[in-house]
Amino acid sequence: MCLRFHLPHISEAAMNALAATNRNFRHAARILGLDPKLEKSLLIPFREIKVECTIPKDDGTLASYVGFRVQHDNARGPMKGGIRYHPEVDPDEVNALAQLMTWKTAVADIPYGGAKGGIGCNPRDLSISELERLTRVFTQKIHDLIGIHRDVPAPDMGTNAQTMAWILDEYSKFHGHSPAVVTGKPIDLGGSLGREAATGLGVVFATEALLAENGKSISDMTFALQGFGNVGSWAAKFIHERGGKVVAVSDITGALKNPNGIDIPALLKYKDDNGTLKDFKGGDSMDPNDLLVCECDVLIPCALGGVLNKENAADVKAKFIIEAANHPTDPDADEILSRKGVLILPDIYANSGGVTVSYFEWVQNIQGFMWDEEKVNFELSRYMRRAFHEIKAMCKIHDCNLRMGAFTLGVNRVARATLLRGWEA
Ligand SMILES: NC(=O)C1=CN([C@@H]2O[C@H](COP(=O)(O)OP(=O)(O)OC[C@H]3O[C@@H](n4cnc5c(N)ncnc54)[C@H](O)[C@@H]3O)[C@@H](O)[C@H]2O)C=CC1
Ligand SMILES: O=C(O)CCC(=O)C(=O)O
Repeated sequence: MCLRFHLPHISEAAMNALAATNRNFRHAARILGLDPKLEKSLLIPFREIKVECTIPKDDGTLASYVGFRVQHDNARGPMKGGIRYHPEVDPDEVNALAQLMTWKTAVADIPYGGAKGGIGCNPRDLSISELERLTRVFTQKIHDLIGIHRDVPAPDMGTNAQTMAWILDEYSKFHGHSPAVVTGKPIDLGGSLGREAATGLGVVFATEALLAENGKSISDMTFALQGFGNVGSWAAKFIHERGGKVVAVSDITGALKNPNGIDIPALLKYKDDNGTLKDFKGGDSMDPNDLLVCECDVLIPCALGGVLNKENAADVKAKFIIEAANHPTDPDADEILSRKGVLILPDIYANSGGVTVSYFEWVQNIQGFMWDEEKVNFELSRYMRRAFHEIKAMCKIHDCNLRMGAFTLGVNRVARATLLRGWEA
C-alpha cells in the first residue's frame, strides 16, 4: 500500500480565521446583550508583537523568519497559549488563535487570559540545531513581554516539549531559573505528568460527554481523524482503548482507511519508528481530501484550521464533529452542517484539555510540588465534565447551538471580569 501525496484543499475564504472568530464573538456578544463599547474593547488585542528572527543555517548561510506573539486579553489572569511553527503562520491567524485562547481559558474556568504565537517556517525543513537557534532568537526578542504572571507559552503545531525547554533556558538567562514561564516542557525540567497526552485525552472526555448525552458511547462508534501528531495520535490511542473503531487517519504525507478498524497500537509504533504514517501496511490509501467526507460516525479534525468549508461540508457523513484542531470549521460549513443536523463540539471546549493541564503544570511549578498522573487525569476529567454541563446550560438559556453555548459562556466570564476591574486610570 502506498499513500498519496495530495494535501487537503483549503479555500481562501476558509483561511480567514480572524473574520470567522470575530463573527462568532460578535454573535455571542449580541446574545449576551453586551454594551457595544465593551464588545469593541474585548475584540481588540491587548498587544501584537512581530519580530524578525535571523539565524545562521548549518551550511553557514543566513535565514530570516518572522515571529509573532499576540496577547489578546488578560482580564482573568496571565495570558496563555501555544507557539506554532508552520509555513502558513500569519498575523491574522495568530490573532484569531489568541482570541480563541481567551474564550477557551474562560470556558475551562482556569485563571488565564489568551495569547498565541508562531513563526512562519517549515520545521520539517530545519535541523534540530537550526530549530534550537530559531527558538532562542525568538525568545530573546520577546523575553521582556512574557513571564510567569504575564504570558505563559506552550506547544502547538510544529513545536513540542523540547521547544519549551529551549525557551525556558533562554528566558532564564535573562530572568533567573523560571520553570513556570512555559508549560508542556519535559518532565525533567518541571513538566507535568499527563500534559503530553492531555489534549487528546481531553478530546476523548469531551467526546464521551457528547455521546453519552445522545445515548451513545465510544465503543458503538466509528471514527476518522485528520492529523496524527500530538493531539491526533493520543486521541486515537484513547478511542481505541475504549473500544472505538478508527476507520480513517491522515497526516501531512497522506491518508489511509480500513473499514474493519485500523490497528492503532501498530500504527503508533510505526509512527514512532518512521515519524510518519506513509507506507503503513494496515489499510488502503485514500485521497486525504476524502478523509473529511468518509463514512464514519465521528469526525475529529486534529490538524489545520479551515478544513471544513463550503466546498466539502455538504458531503460530510459524520453525525458528530469534535473540533480537536483550532478553528477547523469555517462559518459557511457551520451553517451547512447544522442544517444537516450534525452536532459540532467546538474547539474552545473540545481541545481545552491541553491548556487545562498546562494550568495544572503552572500550579505545580509555583507550588514546587508534583502531582501524580492519576490526580492530573482525574482533575482533567472533572474540568471537562464541568465545562460540558455549563455549556449545555448556556445552550438552554440562550436557545443556541454548542458553539454559541461555549462562546457565550467564555465571553460572559471575560466580560464580567473586565467590568469588575474597570477602566479608570
Ligand atoms: N498540542 C496541543 O496541546 C494543542 C493543539 N491544538 C490544536 O490541535 C491541532 C494539532 O496540533 P498538534 O497535534 O499539537 O500538532 P502536531 O504538529 O503535533 O501534529 C500536527 C499533525 O497534523 C498533520 N498535518 C499537518 N498538515 C496536514 C494536512 N494538510 N493534512 C493532514 N494532516 C496534516 C501533521 O502531519 C501532524 O500529524 C492544531 O490545530 C493545534 O492548534 C489545540 C489545543 C492544544
Ligand atoms: O497549553 C497551552 O497553554 C495552550 C495550548 C494551545 O495553544 C491551545 O489550546 O490551542
